[in-house]
Order: sequence, then C-alpha cells, then structure tokens
Amino acid sequence: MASPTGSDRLLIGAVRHTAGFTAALLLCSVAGAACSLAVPAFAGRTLDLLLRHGPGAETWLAWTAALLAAEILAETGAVLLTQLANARATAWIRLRALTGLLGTAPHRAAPHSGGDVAARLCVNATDSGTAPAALATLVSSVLVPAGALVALALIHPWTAVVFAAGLPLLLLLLRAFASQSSDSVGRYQQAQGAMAARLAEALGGARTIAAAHTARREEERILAPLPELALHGSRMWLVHGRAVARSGVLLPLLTTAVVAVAGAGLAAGDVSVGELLAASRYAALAAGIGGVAAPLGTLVRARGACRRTAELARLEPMAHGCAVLPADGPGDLELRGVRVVRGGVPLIEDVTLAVDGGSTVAVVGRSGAGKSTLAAVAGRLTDPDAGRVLLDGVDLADLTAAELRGATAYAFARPVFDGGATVTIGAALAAGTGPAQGPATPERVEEAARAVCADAFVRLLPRGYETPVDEAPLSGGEAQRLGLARAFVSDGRLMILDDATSSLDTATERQVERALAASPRPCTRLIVAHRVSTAARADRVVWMEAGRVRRTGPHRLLWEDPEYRAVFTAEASTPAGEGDAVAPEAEAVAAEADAATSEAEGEAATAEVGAGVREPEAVTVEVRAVVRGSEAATAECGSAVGESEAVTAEGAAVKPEAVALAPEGEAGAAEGKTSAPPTGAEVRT
Ligand SMILES: Nc1ncnc2c1ncn2[C@@H]1O[C@H](COP(=O)(O)OP(=O)(O)OP(=O)(O)O)[C@@H](O)[C@H]1O
Repeated sequence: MASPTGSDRLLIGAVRHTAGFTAALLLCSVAGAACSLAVPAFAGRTLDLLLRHGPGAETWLAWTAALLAAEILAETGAVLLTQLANARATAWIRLRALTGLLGTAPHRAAPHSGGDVAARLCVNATDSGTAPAALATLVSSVLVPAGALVALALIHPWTAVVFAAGLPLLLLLLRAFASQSSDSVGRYQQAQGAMAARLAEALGGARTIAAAHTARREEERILAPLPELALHGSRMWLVHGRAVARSGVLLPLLTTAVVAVAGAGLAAGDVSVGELLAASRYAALAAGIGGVAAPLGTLVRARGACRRTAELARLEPMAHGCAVLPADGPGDLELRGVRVVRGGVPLIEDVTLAVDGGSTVAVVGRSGAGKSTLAAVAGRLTDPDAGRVLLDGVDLADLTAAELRGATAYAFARPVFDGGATVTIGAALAAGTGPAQGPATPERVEEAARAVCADAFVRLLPRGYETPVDEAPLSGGEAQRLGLARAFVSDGRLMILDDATSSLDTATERQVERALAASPRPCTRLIVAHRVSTAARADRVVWMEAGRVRRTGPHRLLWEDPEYRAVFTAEASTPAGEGDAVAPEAEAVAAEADAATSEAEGEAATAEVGAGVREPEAVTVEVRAVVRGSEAATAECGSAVGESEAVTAEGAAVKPEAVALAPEGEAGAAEGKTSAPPTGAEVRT
C-alpha cells in the first residue's frame, strides 16, 4: 500500500486534531441519518393505522413527530459542529504551514512570495480545513442511501432490485465528477495563487510602478493568469453542471421506477398504502446518494488546497541542538572552510575566518561578492553546505534555538517590524532581546534608541513609543535606526549589521558607530558595509571577492592595494586588476562632508573621503560645513576622528596614512591641495 503523501498526512493530522468535533459531528450525522430513515417507516405505519382506524395511531403519529424534531435537531447540531471542526482544522493546518515557513532557513522560504504565502495560508488553508467535517458528512451521506436501500428491500425486494440496477450508472457519474473536478480545482487554485502573488508583489512595489508609469503593464501582468482561471473555473462548473444534469435525469427515473414497482405490489396486495408511501420516500432517500457529491467535492477541493498548504508545512526546518554557550564567553567567531551553495551555484566558498571576541570587523566587497551570505551564515540565518561556524568554540548548529537567538542580534538595510497594528514601536524594539530573555525594559529601549538617534523622532510621533508600528510613517533612514535600536537592545555576544546603516546620513552613521564603540555591553560586531569610513573604523576588514575572502587586515594596510581602493571608487564596476592603472598622482578624491556640527560638543565637520577618480579635473571637494566660532571643518579621510580634531580636506594624492584608523583625539591629517579649513561656507570645486 502506498504511504500517504505529505498533504494527506497533514489532512490526517487535522482529522486527529479535530477528533472530538469530528466524532460529535459523525454522531449527529448518524443520528440524523437514523431519524431520516425511521421517519418514512413510522409515517407509513401511522397512515396504515389511520386508514384502518386501528388503535395506537396517535402514538405512532407522536413518534413520527418526535423523530422529525430529532432529525431537525441533529441537522442543526451537525451544521454547528461542521463550522467548529472547520475552524479548528483550518487553524491547525495554518499553524503547521506557518511553523514550517518560519522554522526554515530564509533562503528556503524565499521562493514563496508574500502573495503566494498569503493565498496558501488564507484561501488554501481554509479549504484544507473543511476536510475533517466533509469526511464525517460523507459517512452520513452514504449511510442514508444505503439504509434506504435496505428499507426498500424489506418493503418489497423488487423495489430494491430496480433501484440497485440503476446504481452502477450513478456511481460512474460520481467517479467522473470526482476525478474531473479534482484536476480543474487544482489548476484553478494554482492560477488563483499566482494572481494573488503578483498582486502582492505589485503592492510592495507600488512606488516604483507609479514612478515608472507602468501601472497598465502591471495590471496586465497581474491579470495574465485570468484566462487560465476562467478556463478552469468554467471547467469546474461544467463538470458540476453535467453531474447535476445527469443525476437530475437518472434519479427521478429511479424513484419513479421504485414507486411503480411498489404500486404493482399494492395492487397485488403485497404492499400496504403506508408501505407505498414509505417506499416512495425511501426511493428519494436512496437517490440521495447523489448528495455524496457535495462532501466528495469538498474533500477533493480540500486535498488540492492541502497540497499547496503542505508545501509550506514541509519546508525543511532548521534543526537545533541542545548546547549552550560558555558563560561570559568573549564572543569569538570562527568560520572554518564555509561553503554556501544555492541552486547548484556556490555563493561563498572556502571561507575561513577568526574574529576575536569584542572586535569590530567590516565586511566589504563589490555588490554580489557574498557579504550578505557571509553575514547570514555567521548568525545562522542559513546553514553552510560545508564547513562550520563556531561562536566561543560551540558550533552554531549545536545551540538551542533560544540560545542562538539570545546570543545574536541582526540589523538589516530594510528592517521589518512584525505585529503591525497591534504592536507598538516600544514593544517591537523591546523584543530585540530575543524570545527567551523576555522583552527589554522601557529604559533599556529608550537608551538603545538614543544611541542610534531614533529617540527624538519616535518622541515626535503622536503616541511616542506607544505608537503602533503600522501608524508610524517611517523614512528608510528612520526604519534603519529602529532596526539598529532593536539590535542594540539585545545583550547578545554577536551583533551583525548587514548594510544596516546604508540609509543614514554620515553624521548619524558616525553617532551609531560611536555608540557601538562606547556600548557598555561589548560584543563582537560584523558589519557589512559599502562605506570606506566603516571599513576605516573597524578593527579589521574582510575583503570579499567573488564569494571568497580575498584578504583580511586593517583597512590602513589594505588601502595600499589599488584593487582594494577600487572597491570603494565610483568605478566600482572596474574589473579587478585595472585598479593598478590608476596612478597615485592621477587619483583624486571626492570628499564628502555631510557632517553635522554640534555647538555643544564643538564637533568638527567631517568630510569623508571615499573615492578615487582618475582625472584630476574630476576632483570634487564638497564641504558643507557650518562652522561656528573657532570650530574647524575636518575632512575625514576614512579615519575615525575624534572631537575637536584637526581639519584637513584631502586633495589629489591619498596617502595610506590618511585613511588609517586613527585613535580618538588623533588628527586624521592628510596632505592635500585644499588644506585651509573652510569656515561657515559651502565650497564646491
Ligand atoms: N538564494 C539564492 N539563490 C541563488 N543565488 C543567490 C541567492 N542568494 C544570493 N544569491 C547570489 O549570490 C551572490 C552573493 O549575494 P550576496 O547577497 O551575499 O552579495 P553581497 O555581497 O551582499 O551583495 P550586495 O552588496 O549587493 O548586497 C549574488 O550574486 C546573489 O545574486
């Protein structure tokens, strides 16, 4: 016997989970079926007694009425229990699918778009949830016709023979209905899911569509599966219609034949008037075998839908071990021969790396170099296909889920705060501690928000930290700051920031980096970044190229390599190796000075040197510094400069020293053409 498929196992699980309701429903249905079968016999007997003026007619009449009332009660109970069983089974199936989706690695869930998931979790899960009740109803809808056939045989054997002669035709009709509608239903649900997925994608990209004026094209793309939907929808109705039409002809024919045979029996004196009445009623009940089509159709639809829901439930879960981290471990991170392959293509390969606990490592490289993939394996958002990742000597795969989440904090370029209308900003940030630790205190949340410059704008919201996430209009930079605050709330030993400051202005980014450095809860930091300043401030840089670690070391040393510098230049697309052609004297520097000056702190305005361009004419020194009094504008040449630092705007040639990680208080001085600090002016050259 073939073993049940994943979707059938899910349906069996739903039946088990709703066993109480399903059993009660079965009981109600069987009781209702028994009453339905008894009523014609009691009504026939009552009629015979009334015709004969025999004694006890009233009693039989009372029994008939009682049976009718019981039948109505049982049917009402069955309707109620059907709804309860449906709701319970739907919730159970939905939860399994959701658990599968959330328990798998993000890359396994990625092929399912938001719309597709919504269709599977809402429409398909609801359809799947009707299976247990449909199964119980199916039993009773078979019981009644079968019982009616037996009753016919008892009244007059020939009535049963006549009816049974027509049964094979009826069964063929049902079989054709089940198989044909199963195919159409499956394809209909597929087309429906595809449209829902496209619609959700379009809603997600509504701004891009509006900006590109491609609404019409999007509409066509969303509605593209419509002809297929219509085709399979019409097929479903056609199959249904044909089944109804055929049974509509066949069933009255069978009933008429039964009544005719019973009438002949009456004429021959073998059948009483009451029995004739009962036979006609039993013929109608036996013909109700066609009623099997309804629960059968529901079951077919439920199985089709369950196949789609089960795909989510069956997503391979991330297995967790039962190990915990050594207490007070420093947060040493080690990657040993890590390889990640997706769709047969290696994304990162042979990555071996040791990051000292408490240090800050910047992961840099051109777009697509594998930085985010490295960040994903480092905190076990995904598992490596080869190699190991260890935190304080313990393989991440061996850690319990709670230990892993408590030890790692992530922030991304586009953070998501789930919970929508029901979760406040304060609660969303407080959840950054991880599920096992319980939410952080409001003081801790505010401290983290202050550290990443999020506190001020949150307080400007009508309800401050009590504002529901959905009601907070957030810019990209504000959302990133909240994402960072959530990561800062954690007291895990590993913090991974994957492009998490890309939308921040330079001054805010500096503030975030300062907060990281000054955090009273030191941890190991892995920062994926494109900005040269982030690399310059890190203790060490991991330079990724084509999925491999090209070099690691302090930014100051790496900067001597023109190909490394090329990673940060405007011509980031320049093939590796060409960087050698850029003569130091021809190199120019675009100094980006978006720095904010702080009157209170007497901070210097900073210009961030990030790019080398080939032509000296292309030199752009843009210093937008508002400097008051004796404050100076500092051109920050990829160095971490402290407050009240010396001011130098970089000119043509960049000396490696100029981009060195300078300790706080040291001057990040570099020689250049523009050496005089611009004061209170905006300079463009
Ligand atoms: N699930 C996946 N299946 C197939 N290819 C993938 C998958 N995820 C990422 N890639 C590919 O792997 C490469 C590395 O991706 P990754 O996101 O790690 O790069 P990155 O260096 O972080 O890039 P960026 O700086 O643009 O964010 C890219 O070419 C990307 O298209």
